[in-house]
Amino acid sequence: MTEVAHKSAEKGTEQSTSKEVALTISDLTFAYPKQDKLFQSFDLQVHNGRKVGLIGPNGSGKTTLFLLTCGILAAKSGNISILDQSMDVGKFNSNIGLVFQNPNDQLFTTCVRDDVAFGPKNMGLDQHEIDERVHQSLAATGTEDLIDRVPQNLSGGEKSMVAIATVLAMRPRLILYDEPSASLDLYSRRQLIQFLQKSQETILVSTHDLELVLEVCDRVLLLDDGCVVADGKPAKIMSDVELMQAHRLEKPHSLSPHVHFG
Ligand SMILES: Nc1ncnc2c1ncn2[C@@H]1O[C@H](COP(=O)(O)OP(=O)(O)OP(=O)(O)O)[C@@H](O)[C@H]1O
Repeated sequence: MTEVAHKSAEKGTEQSTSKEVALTISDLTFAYPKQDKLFQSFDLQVHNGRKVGLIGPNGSGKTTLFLLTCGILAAKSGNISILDQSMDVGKFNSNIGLVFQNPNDQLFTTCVRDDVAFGPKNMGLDQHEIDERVHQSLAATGTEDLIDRVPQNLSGGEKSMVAIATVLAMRPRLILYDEPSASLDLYSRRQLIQFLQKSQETILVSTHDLELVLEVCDRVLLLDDGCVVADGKPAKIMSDVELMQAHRLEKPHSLSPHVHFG
């Protein structure tokens, strides 16, 4: 591990001048049944407006961290705050949204319009506001033309973008994306990258697509065995071959000296 990465990884905190904190995780401890521990005294802070990549080998705890952050799983101890508000397990919090790895987990009605309207409806919004949010979210993800389609009949790439729209419709300030480019073709992946680059929310993107992290994120966390082992600028962390190999990862090709762009 590089010294810079190691120093900032000690508490999963970041150096930023931004005042507002989007996410604070303090002293989090969690284990699944029959597991010794996955997270132990885990700390993380993410400032407003940041785009943070979450990388790490299989089983390092990325998805679990997202489920804990959203209050889908309950920690054994510790605190999670979203925009300075404590997260209550099992209670809906419109400030945070999770885009699941499999869009089929997010699309369950027979019409795209109803899937995107589902969140705003449950927030108790009036019909005018719901309609406006449905249109805006579909427009933001480039899927307006799909509004009357049956979600189950969409292509994989279309489903992924509509699934993102279902989350955007709730207007969360913090969005967690779990492996959003998995199973997308090159065109759909490019659409997704452009969308993420433009997105206004604070985002955390868990992914094995290291090139996506380089293109989208201004900070990366390397997670292994439930610990942040490196935290910093994506290009700096991911060009550390020794660090990457120690955690079953590879330096992305675009960071090799012989690769030139433009
Ligand atoms: N429901 C569960 N019950 C028991 N153990 C689980 C459960 N879900 C995950 N685990 C275990 O917890 C650890 C972390 O899993 P998690 O899915 O969070 O990792 P990940 O970093 O997202 O992995 P991947 O990159 O493969 O998606 C793994 O050892 C996994 O087997």
